[in-house]
Amino acid sequence: MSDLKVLSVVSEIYPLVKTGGLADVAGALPAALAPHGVDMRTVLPGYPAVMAVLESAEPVYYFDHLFGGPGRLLAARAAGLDLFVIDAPHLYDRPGGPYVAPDGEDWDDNAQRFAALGAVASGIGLGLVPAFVPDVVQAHDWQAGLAPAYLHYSGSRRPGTVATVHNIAFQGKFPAMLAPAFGFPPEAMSIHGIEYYGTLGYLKAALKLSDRITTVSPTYADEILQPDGGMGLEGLLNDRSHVVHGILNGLDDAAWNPADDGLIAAPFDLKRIKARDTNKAALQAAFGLDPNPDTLVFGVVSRLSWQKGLDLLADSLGTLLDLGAQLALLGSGDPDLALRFAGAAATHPGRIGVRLTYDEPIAHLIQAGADALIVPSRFEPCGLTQLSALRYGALPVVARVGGLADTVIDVNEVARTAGVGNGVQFSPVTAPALQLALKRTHRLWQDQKLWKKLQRNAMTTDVSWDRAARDYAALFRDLVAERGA
Ligand SMILES: Nc1ncnc2c1ncn2[C@@H]1O[C@H](COP(=O)(O)OP(=O)(O)O[C@H]2O[C@H](CO)[C@@H](O)[C@H](O)[C@H]2O)[C@@H](O)[C@H]1O
Repeated sequence: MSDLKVLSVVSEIYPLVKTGGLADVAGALPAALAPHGVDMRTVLPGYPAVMAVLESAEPVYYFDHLFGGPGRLLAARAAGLDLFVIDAPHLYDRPGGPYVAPDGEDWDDNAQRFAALGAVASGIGLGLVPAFVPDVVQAHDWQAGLAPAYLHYSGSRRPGTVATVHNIAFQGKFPAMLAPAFGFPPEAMSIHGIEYYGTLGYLKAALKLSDRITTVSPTYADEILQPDGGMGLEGLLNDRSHVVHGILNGLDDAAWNPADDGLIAAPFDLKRIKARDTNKAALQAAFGLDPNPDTLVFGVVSRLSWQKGLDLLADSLGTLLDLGAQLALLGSGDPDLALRFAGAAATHPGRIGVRLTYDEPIAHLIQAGADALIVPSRFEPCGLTQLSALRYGALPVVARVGGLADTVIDVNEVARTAGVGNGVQFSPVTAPALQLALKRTHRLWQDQKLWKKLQRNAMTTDVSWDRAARDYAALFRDLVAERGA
């Protein structure tokens, strides 16, 4: 089987630069796909954090004018990843995050910054780097959305294109008047092209003009076809539903392996499950919680945003406290929500502990030490924290949406009899339903024999990339065969 060359186009990649699950997936896919005969390389912007860690970098192309200044394309390696890095200081060399300035506001040239990503990716797709001419270009989320559009309008023989949706809430809408300067022909600015409700729509462009659309769980693939889930794109997606596929994310088992995790207090596996107690004690200490081993400790690792539903948890803290449970919450984002949790921690020291920041080691400690992980998302394309929770034996308590519905088996009566439950689901996504789920989790916890069985089920759930990698490889091959035919 000859190797298939796939160019992954993405705005963040673990472990170089990460704001969320997109980076985790982009970082894990190349290694997961290699055994399936897919040679995946990734093109991304040369932010300072990326430029600083390149282990080797060779210029392979020079741009005189790349959206406002000169730039270079580097073929580079870092952290075991094969990369094409866009070294364009006028676009990317600045402090702050990939999308926002240090003041938390979006960069005002994000249209140019990510049009450049799309344009360069399209260039590679058309043969800019003779040593790597991809058969398929995979564009992740809106930031990469113009790559398939540039390829579509290139008028040249082009590789197959796949748009992968990690979160349809972020659509990348910019002023329509930019399109001509960005090199799009007049006919592109229509409902059949990149125009989206009077704007230049990056995600819309990708969904309209790619050969295939994937999203990160089968249930989310269904949800985005519906008005609530599609967030304005459901009409387009329904027209193209024959090319929409849901492929469930896996977990990077090198980054998340409880038996070999240097970030937790005591590594463990099913045979050494007692060591979890050490992690629980370390977690309680780290969050200033009372050092009581017999208390049910709930954990949260999340961005604080409307999507993640943590306001519902803030509304349910009374229930959690009435149950005698504790909460260790790690989260960053929405300042109002952060304030609410900070207030609760101040009012209930020893019972509620919060870290309102982004902290990888603490995220690992929560997964290793909490008894249960709460994920009350209003929508969740896949969700990775419940996958780590399963692997680390923290029972996931999740809203029955998207990938949460696809990965957690609710411990209902039938699941219990069949011995297959690995967590708790609730629906609808409301505070009262979450409160019932917290109570149900507490009842399960009181039966420690049952709890141990559930923990075993969780830790033996297959959360690996194997299945997904096979599915992506098959999709890429199918697409190449179709285009070659
Ligand atoms: N404060 C904090 N400190 C440290 N680490 C933190 C943290 N907050 C979050 N994280 C980490 O960030 C990642 C979050 O990934 P998720 O997939 O759960 O959500 P996200 O919404 O970012 O991703 C989007 O893309 C992914 C990938 O497809 C989909 O799974 C998901 O549903 C979709 O919303 C996890 O690795 C988690 O451990």
